[in-house]
Amino acid sequence: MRTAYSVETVRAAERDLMARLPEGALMRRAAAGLAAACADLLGRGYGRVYGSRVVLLVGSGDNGGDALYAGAGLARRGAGVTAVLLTPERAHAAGLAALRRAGGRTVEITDADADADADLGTDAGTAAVAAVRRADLVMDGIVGIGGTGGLRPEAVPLAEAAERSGATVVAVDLPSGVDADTGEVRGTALRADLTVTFGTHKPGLLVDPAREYAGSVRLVGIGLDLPAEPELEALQHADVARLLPVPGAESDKYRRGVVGIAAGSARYPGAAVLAVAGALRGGAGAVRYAGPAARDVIARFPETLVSDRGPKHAGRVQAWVVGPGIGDDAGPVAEVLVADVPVLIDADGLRLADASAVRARRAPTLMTPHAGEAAALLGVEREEVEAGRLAAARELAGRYGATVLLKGSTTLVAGPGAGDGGGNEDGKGNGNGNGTAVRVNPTGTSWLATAGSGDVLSGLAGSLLAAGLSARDAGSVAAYLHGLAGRHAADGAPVGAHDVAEAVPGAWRDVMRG
Ligand SMILES: NC(=O)C1=CN([C@@H]2O[C@H](COP(=O)(O)OP(=O)(O)OC[C@H]3O[C@@H](n4cnc5c(N)ncnc54)[C@H](O)[C@@H]3O)[C@@H](O)[C@H]2O)[C@@H](O)CC1
Ligand SMILES: Nc1ncnc2c1ncn2[C@@H]1O[C@H](COP(=O)(O)OP(=O)(O)O)[C@@H](O)[C@H]1O
Ligand SMILES: [K+]
Repeated sequence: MRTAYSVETVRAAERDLMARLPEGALMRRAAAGLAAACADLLGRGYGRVYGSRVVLLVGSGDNGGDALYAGAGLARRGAGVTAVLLTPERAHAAGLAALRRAGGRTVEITDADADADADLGTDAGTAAVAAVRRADLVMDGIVGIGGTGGLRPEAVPLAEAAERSGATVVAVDLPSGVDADTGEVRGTALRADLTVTFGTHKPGLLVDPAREYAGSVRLVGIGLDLPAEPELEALQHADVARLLPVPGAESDKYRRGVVGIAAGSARYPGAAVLAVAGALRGGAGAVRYAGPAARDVIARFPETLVSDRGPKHAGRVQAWVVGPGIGDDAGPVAEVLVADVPVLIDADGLRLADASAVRARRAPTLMTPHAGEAAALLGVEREEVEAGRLAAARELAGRYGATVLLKGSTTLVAGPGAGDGGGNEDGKGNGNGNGTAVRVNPTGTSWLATAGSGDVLSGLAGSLLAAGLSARDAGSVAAYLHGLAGRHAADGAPVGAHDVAEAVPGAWRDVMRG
């Protein structure tokens, strides 16, 4: 499991550790890891550290201190190091002294440079931008977990020059300008090829849009003692393998779970077929389809138990999926919401579900909106959900007392207690899941942005619910398999949703093999 902790938690853990260590030891530990990562990159890209050109962008806090110490380390190994001090009077004094002792140079950006014009077109500004353009490696120590808002205007031309130069850009702890706790990018932020982060991942490194700015992320341990419950967690193969339902000698189709699918309409029969396609690969022992597309479903999947009457006339199931392609018929949604089994609500079902009926449910509910559907439920613009995915998922989960899987470039799964900062996620004791951490899916690919792939996901997650997984586990395991299946199926070329469904067993095997 990969985990991320909030800034508040990181700060508390750092305070505890610093109290037990000599002055400055923690920063030197972080800087040593940072210098090693940079030396590694220079060795690979440029051939060696000796003679390479390194530029440090240095802000006013300890993030700049990390960069200065790491720069000193590289200078001692023969790199030509130039530190651009964005607030010279507040640059980390001991770090700066260490850099100067090691032979590093500085360029000082003064208020006059910053005020000169937007292009930093003064002597110092021009020298700084020119140094960045010539660099082999640029280290971003402008701001770390102490940052608020986007880059200040004087840092923007330097960040742009770094992005356009051939240099490898390494962010210290976080790319400057992104929000560490939320993954939001409200102004300009620096784009890194690599982020070297200290002690733990921060939520912003795992959630878009900030995640995009971080490039690949390397974690340097500094000995922090962190609490058991993180803010965010990302499943990995071994975690998923432990959660996948595997039949044993005692199993029969009913014990493995029956999943009911209430999806599709005369207008959208394909949604029913795709949801069933996902459900058949999700580990339930049988798939029951109830709705107007029964003939289409049976023609494609003869193993499905079909009925063209509503869900309430269908036989017993252990979980329902309702919504994909049902159009405007609220009947099936109301019927499944009163069932005392887990229910997954997707697509049209999200619009048609009565909020109070969802909140009144005692069995788990898993809602699976994309950003547009989430925005409609929250009464905000889609862009607002995309900019603040974590907040949107938590807000929806809280409002509906449900587990929410917010689809998109980083799919999130938030339980109903995910916003209350502690306690049991499953406030109603209804098996929505254990733990408050929001799950973030690491396997997605943008090739999944293809019509119908969400229907496959809802069938897959519903099947896992029927097999007995909690809403949080079913949602996050389904997103993981679906993302992996998307990657396998696409392999760098466009795919259709049915290809994704067909690739799920391969993804499952891949996970089981470790
Ligand atoms: N506290 C510790 O023990 C450790 C901290 N470490 C480093 O210290 C960092 C945190 O240091 P600080 O608390 O000094 O905070 P930062 O270095 O992140 O930022 C400090 C200052 O930057 C200014 N600032 C805020 N937003 C800005 C923006 N958008 N643009 C420009 N300036 C802005 C503010 O004046 C703020 O006080 C971590 O991210 C990490 O890199 C590491 O050395 C590991 C140990
Ligand atoms: N940019 C993206 N990167 C990764 N995954 C994406 C991206 N855009 C969409 N997806 C995934 O593709 C699927 C699309 O689902 P959805 O929006 O419901 O489409 P549909 O309604 O056509 O089935 C979801 O699993 C979603 O997470
Ligand atoms: K930084």
